[in-house]
Amino acid sequence: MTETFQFKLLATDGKARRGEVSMPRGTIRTPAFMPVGTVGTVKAMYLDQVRELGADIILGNTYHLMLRPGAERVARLGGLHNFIRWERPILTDSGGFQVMSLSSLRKLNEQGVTFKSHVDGALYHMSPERSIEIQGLLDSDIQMQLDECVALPAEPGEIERAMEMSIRWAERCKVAFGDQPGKAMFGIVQGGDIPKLRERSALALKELDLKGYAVGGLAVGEPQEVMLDMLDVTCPVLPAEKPRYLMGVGTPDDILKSVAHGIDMFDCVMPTRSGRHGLAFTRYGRINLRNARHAEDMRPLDEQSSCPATRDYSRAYLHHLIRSNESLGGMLLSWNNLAYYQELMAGIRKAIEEGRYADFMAETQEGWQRGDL
Ligand SMILES: CNc1nc2cc3c(=O)[nH]c(N)nc3c(CC[C@H]3O[C@@H](OC)[C@H](OC)[C@@H]3OC)c2[nH]1
Repeated sequence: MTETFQFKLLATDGKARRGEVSMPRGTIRTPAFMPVGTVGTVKAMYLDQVRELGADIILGNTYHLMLRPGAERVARLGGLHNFIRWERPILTDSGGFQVMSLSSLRKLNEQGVTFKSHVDGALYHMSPERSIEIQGLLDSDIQMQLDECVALPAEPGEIERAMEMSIRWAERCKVAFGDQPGKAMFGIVQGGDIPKLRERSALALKELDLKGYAVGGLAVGEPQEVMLDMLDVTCPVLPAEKPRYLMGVGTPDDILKSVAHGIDMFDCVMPTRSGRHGLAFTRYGRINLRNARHAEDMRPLDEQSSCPATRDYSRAYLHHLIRSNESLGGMLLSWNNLAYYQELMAGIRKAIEEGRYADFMAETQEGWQRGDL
């Protein structure tokens, strides 16, 4: 732990990086997977379980929390860490992405976004300054700039307009954030699937000398190879001594490959959301517990796992719980999936330290084909 925000590169293997982010609230081992805590909870999990699985940081969601219970209320209650009882770092998104995807968007212009709450229809205006203010009220440790993420496919002119405005919004967020040594504000690279726009965005944000950089505008439905191509264009432009965060990514395969392209931090609802719907991630690949073929399968998901949800419960029972729509089904599969994701990240970090990341990647992908399904 340190008084200021610091990132250290500990080892590299090709473009893969093993690092460490140190902040007053704790240290984040990278490459890191950050469980998504949307409305102040990692759904269906206790946060001490989340910690026990190896998570060094979780996400909070500005959009949801500003609507309910409200940013000023969370501040009056002592900030998000005290509210949800998680003392380690929290990263919050700026809310822009959720406004586009969840609210009935009223208008977006240079000033910011005006939208109606999907909770009660109330009207909100979110400017870059207000987004940083909200994240400050939540006492967030890593705050994201307000940006405009354009869904792909999109017209090049549209992608360029949104990317240019996001750079201007990054400048305004940097001013609004000011100087908070123990916290960080990350810029978000935009530019869609257009290499020269990606380069321009990354260069402009690098000029702002921010503490970290996210690669945004991806994992919005584009093919994996387009996402990886954009990383090839973006990562070399970003400063090597700052952390790189690929937003909304992804499947275990996405993560393996994105680490090989130079990414340090990840977030995705996949392990928790799909767990609630019966999908288990294992080292053998994915297992859909809704499928009738598991109805009398006495085996656990993986008897070699240290996670009780993975080691101690039969597939038959998990199948039964999911089919019966019992809460315990989603709880056990969320537990299994987050355990698998954190085990994958630990394996990735170790493989980079030992200079055998390419082998680790191949072995892991091969395991998914072995299909002990
Ligand atoms: C799924 N694919 C995906 N591509 C994304 C791209 C962007 C982007 O360009 N800009 C911003 N600002 N956010 C993005 C996001 C949302 C991440 C948040 O979404 C929330 O998860 C649902 C979570 O909030 C706790 C997380 O917080 C950082 C993306 N998600």
